[in-house]
Amino acid sequence: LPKGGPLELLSSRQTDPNIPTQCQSICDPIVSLIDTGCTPQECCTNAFVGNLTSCFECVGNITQTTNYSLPQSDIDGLVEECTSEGLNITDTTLPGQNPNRTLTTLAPSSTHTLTFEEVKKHNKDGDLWIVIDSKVFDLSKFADLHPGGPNVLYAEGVAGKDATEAFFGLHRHEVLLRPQYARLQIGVIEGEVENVKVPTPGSLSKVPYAEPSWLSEGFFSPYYSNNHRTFQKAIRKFFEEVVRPEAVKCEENGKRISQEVVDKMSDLEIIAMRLGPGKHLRGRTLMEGTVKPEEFDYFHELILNTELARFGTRGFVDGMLNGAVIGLPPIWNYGSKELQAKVVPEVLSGKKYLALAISEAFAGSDVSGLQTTAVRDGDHWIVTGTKKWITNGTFADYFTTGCKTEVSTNMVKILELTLQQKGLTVLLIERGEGVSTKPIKTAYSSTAGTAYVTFDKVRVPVGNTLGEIGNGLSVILSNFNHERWMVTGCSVGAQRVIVEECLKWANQRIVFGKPLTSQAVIRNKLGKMITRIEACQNWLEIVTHQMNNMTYNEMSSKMAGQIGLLKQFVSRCGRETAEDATQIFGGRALTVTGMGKLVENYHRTSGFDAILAGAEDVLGDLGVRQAMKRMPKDALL
Ligand code: HEM
Repeated sequence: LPKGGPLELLSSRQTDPNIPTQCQSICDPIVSLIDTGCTPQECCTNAFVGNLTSCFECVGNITQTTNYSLPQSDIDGLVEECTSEGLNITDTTLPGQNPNRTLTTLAPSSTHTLTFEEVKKHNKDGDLWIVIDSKVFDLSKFADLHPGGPNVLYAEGVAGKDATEAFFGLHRHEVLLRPQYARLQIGVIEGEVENVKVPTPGSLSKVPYAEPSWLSEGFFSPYYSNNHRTFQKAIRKFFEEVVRPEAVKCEENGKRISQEVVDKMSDLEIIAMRLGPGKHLRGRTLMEGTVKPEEFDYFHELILNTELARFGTRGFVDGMLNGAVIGLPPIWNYGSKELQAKVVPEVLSGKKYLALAISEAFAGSDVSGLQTTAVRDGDHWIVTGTKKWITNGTFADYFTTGCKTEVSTNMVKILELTLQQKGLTVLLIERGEGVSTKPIKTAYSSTAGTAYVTFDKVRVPVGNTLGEIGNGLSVILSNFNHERWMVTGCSVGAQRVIVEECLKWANQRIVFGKPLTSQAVIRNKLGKMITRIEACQNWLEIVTHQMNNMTYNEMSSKMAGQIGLLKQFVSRCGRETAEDATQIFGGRALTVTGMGKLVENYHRTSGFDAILAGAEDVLGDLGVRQAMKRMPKDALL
């Protein structure tokens, strides 16, 4: 969109042969209108031939807002033009928001009151009204475009009637909120009010077990303070308003998170907070001052992790710069001062992206089997090898890379190395000559940026070595605790949403004339799901409490086993819940859109939690092996 918005596009139309591309950007927000019969092409043409109001007419009673950088005089003209065409368009720009003004067109007649007597007269082809949750919709033109076909709308009990129950048996409430459908509303039934309300951003669900008990009315927790509550509210609001639309879009189109959203996250220091409590937070204003850096603890971070996983967009969860969360700690724990001073601010401000590049086609959980090799050549390492499954790799600027290091015997003498010549070493590799990445198609969205990375004789300054040469294994292992704990937090957040979805669906779905919850087999599944999420949450919270009270080193030595077992338990529970949820939703859980879309996404992607950051079985085994190490010698029966 040109700087001056649609009007500038309009005035430049005669001279610019490249109109279709520009049209696309003007019409992007309304592409989804295709199914109401208004094609983006038409919108473009309308805008193109000067009939700007027609273009707005296509948008109809859009409830989303559109930003245009227009001078006030143009805004006034536009509002006047639209109003004279019978469109209710308002300038809802907040003071201080100039020059990006926000125009919102509103439903002109959604408050008209009508009676059932009036509605029932409109029950035929070409003249069709129906009522959903007290709102009257004119579907006369839409019926032929209805994705479920026109016939179902003309059926008895639907055409000219209150079709609320039928509607909610087949659609999510959000369908009615999409601008292209919301504009079909022509009024409300006299004396009735809507039952299903749009939750205000940041609000808590009232569905039992849809929130952890510390957020449920009338329940208590020893772990969370008022500050955690304020923080949770602010985070949920921000995520719902800013991140959710981006998450849904990226999960579908597979594109990486936009710089605009990254910038907004970094303004609030969300990228820095995702790396946990610590000195990297000093001097930063977290969430506009909601929490002081010295107050920020692992429970704040847990809140971030559970909240960001609530959108049913698992690929996006990893695409939301998880590479930095897992790849940056080795730099500030083991990198040189110079390296830290350069890289840490770039990554925390969201200006540069980082990926952790450990796993290979040759080695996954068996990190010691890595084949990527770094050979010492004077002040450089020459790195050659490949890495697989690298989250955020497609767009990363830096790679925190595990390498097998080879140092000649001569070099060992020169460098006075006391370590083995061969070992693992972690290097920070910058994208440049010899580094190439290609996307790997996985079961989840490519918005995660999962990549196959090739290093072809890449020259890496020795100053980019993280930790001691040959001591890479401890660099990698010390990083794992936090990463695994983070994955469990995200899994718990996502699982809880699935529990809520199932409780709602089982309650509203009518089969054989009764709600699904009247079936004992369904109640049994719900009971197990609730038990699992509560068990996961409670174990996760006590582990988080330990982390809050331990030093980093204590955590490394005492918690690795328990976090391994916790992650195994949480990811296994998640997959069982995914299975149960699929049974409860039936065929709806098999389609990417529609009623069961969150269950579909979770069922398809919950396996990632069982593999990423350490395979489930390997972690369970780690937990037992760590316990065995601590067995007292006199522990005999
Ligand atoms: C304002 C009114 C309505 C709108 C805007 C609307 C819109 C939609 C949309 C967008 C879909 C695609 C699936 C989805 O995104 O969830 C759909 C599917 C469907 N709709 Fe409607 N619909 C409306 C009313 C109704 C009513 C009253 C019925 C009554 C029986 C109905 C029956 C269906 C059926 C059977 C499907 C296919 C469901 C499936 O594939 O599982 N729709 N509708």
